[in-house]
Amino acid sequence: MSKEIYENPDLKKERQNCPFNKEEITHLLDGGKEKTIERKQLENYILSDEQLKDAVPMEYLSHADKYAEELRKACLLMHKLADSPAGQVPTLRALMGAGLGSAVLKEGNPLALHYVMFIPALMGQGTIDQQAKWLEKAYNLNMIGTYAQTELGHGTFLRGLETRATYDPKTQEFILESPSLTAYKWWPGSLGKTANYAVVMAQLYTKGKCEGTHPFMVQLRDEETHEPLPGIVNMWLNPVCISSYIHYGTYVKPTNSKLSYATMVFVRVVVCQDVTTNLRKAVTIATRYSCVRRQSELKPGDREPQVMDYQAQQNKLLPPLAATFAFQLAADHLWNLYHTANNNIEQGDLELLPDLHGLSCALKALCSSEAANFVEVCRQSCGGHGYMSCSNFPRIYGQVTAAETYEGENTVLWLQVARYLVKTRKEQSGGLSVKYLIGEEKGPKTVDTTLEGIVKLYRRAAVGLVDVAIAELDKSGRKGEAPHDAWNHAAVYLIKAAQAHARLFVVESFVDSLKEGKLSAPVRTVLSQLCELFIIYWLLERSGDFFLCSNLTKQDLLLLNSKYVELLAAIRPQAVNLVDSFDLRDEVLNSPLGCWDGNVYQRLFDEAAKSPLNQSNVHESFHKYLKPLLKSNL
Ligand SMILES: CCCCCCCC/C=C\CCCCCCCCC/C=C/C(=O)SCCNC(=O)CCNC(=O)[C@H](O)C(C)(C)COP(=O)(O)OP(=O)(O)OC[C@H]1O[C@@H](n2cnc3c(N)ncnc32)[C@H](O)[C@@H]1OP(=O)(O)O
Ligand SMILES: Cc1cc2nc3c(=O)[nH]c(=O)nc-3n(C[C@H](O)[C@H](O)[C@H](O)COP(=O)(O)OP(=O)(O)OC[C@H]3O[C@@H](n4cnc5c(N)ncnc54)[C@H](O)[C@@H]3O)c2cc1C
Repeated sequence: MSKEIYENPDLKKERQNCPFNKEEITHLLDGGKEKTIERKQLENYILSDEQLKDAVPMEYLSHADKYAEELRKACLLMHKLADSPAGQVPTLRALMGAGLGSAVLKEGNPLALHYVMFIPALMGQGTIDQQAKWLEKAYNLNMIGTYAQTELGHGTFLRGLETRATYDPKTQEFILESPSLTAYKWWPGSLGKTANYAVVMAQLYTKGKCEGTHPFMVQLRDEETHEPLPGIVNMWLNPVCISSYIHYGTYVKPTNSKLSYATMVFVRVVVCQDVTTNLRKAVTIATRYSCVRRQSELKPGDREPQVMDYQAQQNKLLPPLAATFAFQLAADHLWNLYHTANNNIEQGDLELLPDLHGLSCALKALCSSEAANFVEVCRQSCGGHGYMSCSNFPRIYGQVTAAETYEGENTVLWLQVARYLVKTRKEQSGGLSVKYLIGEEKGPKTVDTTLEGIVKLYRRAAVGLVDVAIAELDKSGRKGEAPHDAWNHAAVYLIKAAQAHARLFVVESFVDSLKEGKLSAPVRTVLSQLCELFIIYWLLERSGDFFLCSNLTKQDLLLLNSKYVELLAAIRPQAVNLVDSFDLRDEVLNSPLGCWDGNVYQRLFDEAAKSPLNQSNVHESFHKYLKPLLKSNL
């Protein structure tokens, strides 16, 4: 007789009479039905492999054992990729997109940098000959690379990097050196124990002149023994300059000095997708748990309610639920822009590079910071059980907060966006993602609280805040301040303007996608509710920006607040159906709180039982330390 599959009765009830086709949303998020089929095949292919499962929870292993265990699985994963019926690269791309990597490699992926930065650096900056020499070797894993840019003393200010690459015309070689302690490469993933090659960013010196930072291919370790090559600690010999700026000893300037920063742009684009995948996991865990958890008393004398029935809980979880759709659609738009810009750059057309840089900085900073805040709210919404390591919130939070710093610390990226916006506004030049700065809303500044009316408010805020920042810069200039001082003293306004620009892009992506998308009526209804909820939520959170730049009144805000709480109530019944549409398997969620069947308490109990401390009633330390203390009559 088939074993009855347990399903928590509350979750079961949540899933009854779903008014929309969940698979339609799954296909939308995957990029089509075929992509969903591909993803599910990949998940089965990988998650069914017993050797990729952890014998014991990773949190109970030593640092060295964690590294060894993750490396074992990563290497096994590579064999599976190589043997994958879909082919290595498509499978790898699918793996990166589905958040599967962290489902298997929970403590970090020793080979991630090889794929996410080392290979993209070769592809984006290597010459044809260099790609012919190294790309196949890299894809075949006959070499493991990393991307070594950040130093102990510098991570943000690339022009301040100290590692030097001096070209010797006699030997036609580059001598790489770390001239000081602060020049030591620090932070690069895999550099410590895994990689045997690195793309190293160094200041290129030739004929006594510094030509700025350039990428160099450096072998770090012997390919057989894995021993560091002689002098590798602070003097690196025989690197090869990636890209082709030295012709017969003469430096040839690249068409754009920032092309060497292209790898960072690529990763910023990837990070937007990655933090969105992590946010989807957190929202799924918190939503399902909030429908299983019953606590306190809503109506005196009634049964304890599902905590999701508290408006306060809906206010915590439904905006991040809406954000997962908003960020996914924006990340898709950015990915398309990246491909267009990259194809043009390969043809020598750099026109879209500033737009791509501006937008990738804006979305990486916005999606990572918002996702980090939302993941923390999801954790808090699960009370004490959300604090447990096995909830998976600590790991998810660690992954999204890292993204606020790596690949460009967010504040620094916001200022990059502001630099681009001020320049564009002043030049009134066309610019892909600042189209609205040119086509700003004319006509009366009256507010209408329809969806279109709210988008117009976002547009006014984005344009208005750039103008406020420019007015601050001009005011400082009139006081005789030097441009760099004026810029520094306007930083608060500049960052607000950059953030308003990023929010407008996300809002317009969401609204436009619903207009263009071929959606069934029920799916369009629920996604439109999420869209309206999200853009009102952000407006209410940042109402100061809108007051500054439009005729928004207190009455308008009260009306928007009422609309917001109405939308919370309207979406509440579909919360579980919406997270079910993400189609995240339990192994990917990796959390007893978020499991599909809602059997939370038994799974929490089973997880606790795995602790080494729970393998005996009295731990040996009692006899060593506690018992003597108890006897000591202090
Ligand atoms: C088992 C195996 C399975 C494998 C599967 C893989 C598993 C992985 C799964 C999923 C994917 C995981 C998700 C992603 C993980 C990523 C891990 C990443 C790890 C982290 C790596 C790093 O952190 S690398 C180091 C990053 N460092 C930075 O970003 C440094 C930030 N600083 C800067 O960028 C610059 O210093 C800064 C731009 C801030 C200032 O530079 P500066 O030279 O001073 O420029 P400035 O004077 O301000 O402007 C001059 C001019 O240049 C333009 N510009 C600047 N930067 C760029 C650029 N990047 N592109 C284009 N243009 C640029 C700027 O706009 C100015 O233009 P003008 O205004 O003068 O016209
Ligand atoms: C998990 C993780 C993985 C990483 N992996 C890699 C890797 O694989 N390869 C690699 O090369 N690097 C890597 N890094 C390093 C990362 O790229 C840097 O930490 C990042 O670029 C920030 O630089 P920083 O550490 O120098 O911070 P700093 O820039 O020193 O930041 C300190 C403070 O100074 C502020 N600040 C700095 N400049 C300005 C400015 N111009 N205006 C206003 N405020 C400013 C910042 O906003 C911040 O508040 C990784 C980092 C992390 C956390």
